[in-house]
Amino acid sequence: MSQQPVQLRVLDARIGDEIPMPAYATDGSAGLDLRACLKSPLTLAPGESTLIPTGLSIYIEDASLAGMILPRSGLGHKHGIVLGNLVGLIDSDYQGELMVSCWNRGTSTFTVNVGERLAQLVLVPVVQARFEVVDEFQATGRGDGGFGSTGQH
Ligand SMILES: O=c1ccn([C@H]2C[C@H](O)[C@@H](COP(=O)(O)OP(=O)(O)OP(=O)(O)O)O2)c(=O)[nH]1
Ligand SMILES: [Mg+2]
Repeated sequence: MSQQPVQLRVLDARIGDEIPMPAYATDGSAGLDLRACLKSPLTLAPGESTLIPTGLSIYIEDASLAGMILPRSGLGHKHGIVLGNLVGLIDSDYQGELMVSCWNRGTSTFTVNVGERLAQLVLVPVVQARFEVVDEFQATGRGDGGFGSTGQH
């Protein structure tokens, strides 16, 4: 298991106490659960979305890495609680508080409790592109076919 050191700042004194620090749930976990660092429970009506603080900031620093905030499958599937931005991308130079956009796409009101695990953070490799402007590409079998073009006669 390879591990990457990442600086983390605790922005709320309850983190590490009544609200646990993010931790990998198992040896093979890809994501760390992010918790709602709320003062009190918050209700989300169907269709409503809100930005929820985590009480943490991280500084990834290494531009060959990024953080991705992804929904938790149980919350998303069973309760319709997903991300208002669908996926959150954390830049390696971002130093602000990690925020989770929480969207109730379900049909019933959902209560977000203090410390509830809302989403998960995954560290992913990134390669930045250096564009080389050309007039034409070398031909490929696919060419400009897309959007269901394969398997059509
Ligand atoms: O779910 C998210 C998504 C983003 N961010 C933070 C980290 C990220 O580095 C920064 C900017 O995100 P993004 O580039 O996706 O948003 P933008 O709308 O393009 O804002 P900006 O103009 O600040 O780049 O906001 C979060 O805390 N949570
Ligand atoms: Mg941006």
